[in-house]
Amino acid sequence: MKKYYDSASVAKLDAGLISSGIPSAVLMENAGGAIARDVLELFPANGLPRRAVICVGAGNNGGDGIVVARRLALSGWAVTILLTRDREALKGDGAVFARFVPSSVRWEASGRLSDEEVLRAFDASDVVLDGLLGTGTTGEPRGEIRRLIGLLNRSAAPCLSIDLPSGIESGGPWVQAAFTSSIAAYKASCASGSRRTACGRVKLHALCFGEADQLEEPALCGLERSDVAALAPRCPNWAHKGTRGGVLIFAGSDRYRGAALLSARGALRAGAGLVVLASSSSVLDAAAASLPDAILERLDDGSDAASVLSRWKDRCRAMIVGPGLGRDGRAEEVAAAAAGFDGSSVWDGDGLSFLPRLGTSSGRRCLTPHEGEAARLLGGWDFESAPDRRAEGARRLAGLFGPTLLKGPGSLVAGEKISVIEAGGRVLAVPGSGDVLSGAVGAMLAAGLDCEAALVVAGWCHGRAGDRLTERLGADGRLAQEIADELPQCLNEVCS
Ligand SMILES: NC(=O)C1=CN([C@@H]2O[C@H](COP(=O)(O)OP(=O)(O)OC[C@H]3O[C@@H](n4cnc5c(N)ncnc54)[C@H](OP(=O)(O)O)[C@@H]3O)[C@@H](O)[C@H]2O)[C@H](O)CC1
Ligand SMILES: [K+]
Repeated sequence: MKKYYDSASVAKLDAGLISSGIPSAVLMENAGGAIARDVLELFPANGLPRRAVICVGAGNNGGDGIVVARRLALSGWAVTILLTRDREALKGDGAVFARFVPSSVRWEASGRLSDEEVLRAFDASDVVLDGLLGTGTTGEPRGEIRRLIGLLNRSAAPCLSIDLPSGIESGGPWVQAAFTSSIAAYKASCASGSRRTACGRVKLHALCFGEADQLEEPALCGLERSDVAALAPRCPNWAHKGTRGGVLIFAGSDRYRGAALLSARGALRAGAGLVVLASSSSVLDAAAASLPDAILERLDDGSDAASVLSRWKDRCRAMIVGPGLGRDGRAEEVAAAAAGFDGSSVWDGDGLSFLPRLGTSSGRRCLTPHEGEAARLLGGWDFESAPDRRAEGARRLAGLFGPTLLKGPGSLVAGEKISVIEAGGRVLAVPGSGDVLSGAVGAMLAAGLDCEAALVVAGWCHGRAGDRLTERLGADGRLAQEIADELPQCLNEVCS
């Protein structure tokens, strides 16, 4: 498990270390030293002259930057410290360390420079360090700090954020960093959603000596392969189709045919022993050609959803409701019938829109919304104004409707616990990708996992499929069916 903490717990840890007798300047020197080593490693001199601009705000995050300035200058770098206030206004440990900065370092007050002058200085650097705001951020970035965040994001020079990208703790704007040197703990603000990509490559450094064990409960846990392997289904070699379990899928409509096919393909590729696809004729005609492995049940020629359900409920432990289903009267009838299923179910896409009318969960229902769907289920929800809004939204959905996988960069699984799926990336942002995921969740439920475990294993394998495709073929232009077809190898990584 990779543990992510909120800034308040990290600030409390800092304060605790200081009150237990470790001088705050020692902590700052340790932090700045580790960050300087990151810079020297990322940009080895190799006989080249190296340049850095270090943006320094009013707090200790800027103080770390001043330590880095000294260390880089002593390693032969040409360094400019760009202050958001006058040098005389520096306070605390930052003011102390300012006295030890070699005379080769140039000091500039950003307020005296035009946007063009700041950008010229940034663009002439090998790296720009962001020491504007850290864990002491309150509210949206203001004044000079806000201006410099905008300019950092316009510059072509790579940015290394000190501790965390400035502004990320707020509703924005925030720095888009290429690298982040994180101090004491991974920050929950960088774990999920649009902020996830803001950190670039993250390196974690201890502040003094393994102080992380003094931190309280993490705000979020990042799922690693071993965590997923502990939950993944075990399928013995003597298994028959019934051992693997069956999945009944209510999905697809005349307009959205592919969603049903991709969901079924996801279920088959994730190891379901039986897949029954119940849909309209136009969907099943397409399925007949491309999905010989699935059993097809027509829903539009006198056979209603309730009778399909009663025909298959004994052989299908799991049900998928919603991908491409539509929201018309026929879809509503399907959803109402599906609500009577007493096995495990995953609700996705159009199926989600019926959940508020279907009453409370039997405890074996889970859902896989993206942010738009989640916001509608919550009667409007703002996911952006603070970094914890995604986790809070996912928790609320789990309380209202059942364990929830909230899709997006750093998908969250909320149930008894809340976890982040580390695997994946933009390769998954293609049409039908979520349909494949619903199929994989269905297969995990059919294999006998509980809802939260099914979301974790299927979500991780889906993300891992994206990673494997990216490594082999690149992150753009992949098809959802390729994600599905990659699932067996991903399951192999956690099930063997
Ligand atoms: N000793 C330690 O605690 C260590 C901390 N480390 C590093 O320090 C930061 C946390 O430092 P802190 O000083 O608590 O916070 P910041 O650096 O984030 O700065 C807070 C000041 O910035 C101003 N501020 C706050 N919010 C905004 C905003 N939205 N817009 C503009 N300015 C803002 C404010 O100053 P004022 O004078 O304007 O009130 C705050 O006081 C941590 O992230 C680490 O990098 C080290 O790791 C060592 C140990
Ligand atoms: K920062």
